[in-house]
Amino acid sequence: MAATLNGVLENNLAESIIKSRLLMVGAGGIGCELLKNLVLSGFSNIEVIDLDTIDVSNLNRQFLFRKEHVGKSKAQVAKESALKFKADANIVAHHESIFSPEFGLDFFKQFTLVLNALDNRAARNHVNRMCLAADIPLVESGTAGYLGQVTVIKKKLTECYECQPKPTQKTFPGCTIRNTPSEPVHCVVWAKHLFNQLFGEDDPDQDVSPDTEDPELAAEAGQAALSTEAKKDTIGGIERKSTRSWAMETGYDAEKLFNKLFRDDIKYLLSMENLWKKRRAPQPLDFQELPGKGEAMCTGVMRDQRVWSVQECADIFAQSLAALKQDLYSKGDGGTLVWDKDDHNGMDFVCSVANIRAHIFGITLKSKFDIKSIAGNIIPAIATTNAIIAGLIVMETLKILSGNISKCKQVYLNRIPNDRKRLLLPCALDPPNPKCYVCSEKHECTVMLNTQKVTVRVLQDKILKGHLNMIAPDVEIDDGKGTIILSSEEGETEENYDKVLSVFAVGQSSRLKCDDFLQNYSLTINIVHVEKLEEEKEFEVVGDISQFHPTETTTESPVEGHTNGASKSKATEEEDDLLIVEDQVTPDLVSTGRKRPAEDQQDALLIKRKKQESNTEDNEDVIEIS
Ligand SMILES: Nc1ncnc2c1ncn2[C@@H]1O[C@H](COP(=O)(O)OP(=O)(O)OP(=O)(O)O)[C@@H](O)[C@H]1O
Ligand SMILES: [Zn+2]
Repeated sequence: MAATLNGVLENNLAESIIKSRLLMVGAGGIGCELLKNLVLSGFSNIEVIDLDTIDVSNLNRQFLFRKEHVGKSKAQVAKESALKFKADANIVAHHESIFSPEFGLDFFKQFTLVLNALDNRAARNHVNRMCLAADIPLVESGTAGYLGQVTVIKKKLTECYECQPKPTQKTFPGCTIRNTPSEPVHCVVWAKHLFNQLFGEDDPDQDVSPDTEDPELAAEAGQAALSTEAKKDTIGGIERKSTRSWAMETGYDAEKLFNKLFRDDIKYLLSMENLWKKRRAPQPLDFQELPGKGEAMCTGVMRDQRVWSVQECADIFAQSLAALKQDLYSKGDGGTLVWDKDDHNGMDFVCSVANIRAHIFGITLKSKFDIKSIAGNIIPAIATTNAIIAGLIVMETLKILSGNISKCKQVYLNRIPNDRKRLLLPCALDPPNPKCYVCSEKHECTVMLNTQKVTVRVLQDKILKGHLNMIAPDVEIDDGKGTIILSSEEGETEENYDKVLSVFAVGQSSRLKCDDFLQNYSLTINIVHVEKLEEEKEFEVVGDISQFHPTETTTESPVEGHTNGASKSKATEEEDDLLIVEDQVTPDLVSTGRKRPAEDQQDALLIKRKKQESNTEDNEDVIEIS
């Protein structure tokens, strides 16, 4: 097949294809299509990274995988299947996370370009930053149902993945979740919170008990419920303590837990009379007196497709609770479970709990299948969408390889054809956002040190303050997760002072983003880990340190030509990795946890206004699908 490309592509391009080294991150829906396209287009040197193993649910669209591959490494099987198309291709498979330290800057630098086929923001942020640091072009992509998007990212030339704040994520007020749910999704969120309260990391924002601070309780009615005694001591006669410790004391007894959550807490809610003046009041449930009592449990293939009775939900609640308790105890003291939509017990638990709560509040019950898609925010993956996007990735790749990166486009695949009967909408790539926290021009320096010996205190006092002219530095690891190891805010990171950098996984090729907001001074430190330095030095700053100093404050105006008000494609608004969060925060802040002036965020939002091209001559790669 590849041979047929001879004569189709220009000689130079054909040669570049053979010589190029590609890194493909993710071997799922888009990745499988893409790897097949790449080998069939003649690419020979490809490394594939995917942390996951093959699940049965992948088989309907990830065509490099077959039933017999279930449980095996996606990267490895993708490689083996792709080799069947082109036996002499040199494909290296890594069954690893892209966050793994072995994929540092030096690893990235060996590639001609990087192709993302990922499904989450943290990993995309990470690859974005690594490609910027290594100065390697990145083709970024994503699909959600019928929608898809491909874009090209190149340092100093285009926007990076983080130049614009991502759409805010869907939120629900805490009191709706805890007191007055009215939709299935509210019950699902509550069930996920309950899972975390019982088995996961303790998060005070995920309280599942009745919320006595509900603004609707401000009026005179319901005050009984708010009496100091009720607030302080008991809910329905049960002492108020953390759900987790109470559950542990009962040995995760299903009946006790059920009656606390679905009978006593609901009775307590009922005592907040104000809440029920204009809405249907919830009906408490007793474990021994359930509707559908005595019904056999549904098993077999239809188990997940049909709606369970309340009795079935209670039985499945008890079963999954017992299984999760075992999982938790097997982790030892202090161990926690992480909820995963693909974990059978975790999903059974959330589904049964959500439905019991839905029944109590008179909300429609849902099948496990439906709840899985609500709980995992799953928009069904569509094989053809992935195939179209994978094709577009190759087209953009070819433009980059032929030296025409300026001709690259950001292409949206929409669900409904536009006025010109087009489903694919190419847009010009925007230049970098000068205010982007990730890719804007800033100081960089290299510091050689032993990460197992140098502490955060030494970093702060001797390196940043002593050598690099900072006054009140904040330091964040540029790891895609935005781990902050040093904060200028009092009381935030003092416990880190005496820890060595390696404790925070700072190692060879780590990058530290250092900011001194007092001075409008930012600096990225590239760490080079060395066991020992000459003359027993603790660290060495490479380069001319006189250039590292605060800059004058500048007020930058939005990039011209990007404020025409045309709205962005819907594709960007419907990311596949949406999460339900409690507060309206911009994803940028979610990912970094960093405090930044609010106006920066506002400005960034204003800058981006996609201009859809109307000039047909420029749209040579538009495909019309009516
Ligand atoms: N940090 C990471 N490092 C390496 N691979 C990753 C990382 N994060 C996600 N991936 C991989 O990216 C791929 C994305 O593919 P896709 O969106 O089709 O997801 P999926 O897990 O296969 O399907 P679904 O989520 O619908 O079950 C997955 O195979 C996933 O394992
Ligand atoms: Zn950027």
